[in-house]
Amino acid sequence: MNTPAASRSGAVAVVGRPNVGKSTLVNALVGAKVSIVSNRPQTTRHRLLGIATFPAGQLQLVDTPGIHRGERSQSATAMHRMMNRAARGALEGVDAAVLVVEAGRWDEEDTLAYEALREAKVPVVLVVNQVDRIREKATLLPYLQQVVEGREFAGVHPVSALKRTGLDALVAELLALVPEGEPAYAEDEITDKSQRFLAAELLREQLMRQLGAELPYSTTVEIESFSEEATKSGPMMRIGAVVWVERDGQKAIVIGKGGARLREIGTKARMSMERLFGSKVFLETFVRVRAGWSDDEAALRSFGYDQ
Ligand SMILES: Nc1nc2c(ncn2[C@@H]2O[C@H](COP(=O)(O)OP(=O)(O)OP(=O)(O)O)[C@@H](O)[C@H]2O)c(=O)[nH]1
Repeated sequence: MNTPAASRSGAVAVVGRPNVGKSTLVNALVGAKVSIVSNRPQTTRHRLLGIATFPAGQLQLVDTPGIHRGERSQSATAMHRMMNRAARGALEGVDAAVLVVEAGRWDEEDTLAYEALREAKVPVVLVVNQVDRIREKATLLPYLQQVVEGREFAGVHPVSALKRTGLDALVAELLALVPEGEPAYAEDEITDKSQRFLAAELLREQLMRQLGAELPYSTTVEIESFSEEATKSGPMMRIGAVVWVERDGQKAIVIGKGGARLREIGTKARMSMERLFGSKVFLETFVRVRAGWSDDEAALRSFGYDQ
């Protein structure tokens, strides 16, 4: 009789410069959209755990905000320091790391991310993402040879996170790098974040996608109310969300002519929520201006109103 192979379970950091496809990769491995994706760099603001359970074990994927060069830290050493800090935060307690790069491209930021990972002394698996965009597949081989030259990787995997190719071999490699053990989360859990948090993120995703450069990065989404009720056609989530902007002009942009833009944003966000939660969603979205809000708070505190 064959004894089944012992189950494996461990945490894997997903690291790389902005916009290489880290969130897309995490979502593809988890099999659901737990991390928001847009074609704007620095979409991911929060550290998020994507839980991917397979017959042979479980990977807890730490999706991190893209490591990037700060606007004010132009020097290589300052950049290096910053990347080290960012990578160290993501690497706390992980068993392995995935370094995601874009097929055909390797620049200074990738080198610094690699060095930071090496210093953290965790096994590094190189994921060469977006191979679907490479027309001449023959050019991939010299590229791969060039990037592994003089560097140490536990494995190298050309994949397309978008088209979901090359992922089975990547999963097998990662499971082999994490220790034996029982899954840390139940099989049906896909993230450590609450549904409330995910709802806010899915609305923020649509704001980023549909407003493009018009949307200030300081915009935030707050879920004011979140409840579940039974209806004749099954459970329904009732969600009240506020989009906070800084000026009246921005409020007008988000709402759009006759409210058209906000309706479109709300509809798309609601559909993503329904897909993720597997339930009907009733979403109400408000836009509010937060001008000087934090100053007011400081003023209130100075008068002792917060006690
Ligand atoms: N063609 C192609 N596009 C991809 C692939 N993976 C990701 N993308 C696209 O690349 C863009 C960035 O993807 P994200 O997953 O948000 O990238 P990220 O690295 O998490 O970005 P940050 O959150 O900014 O750090 C999106 O438009 C994705 O659809 C891929 O395998 N092929």
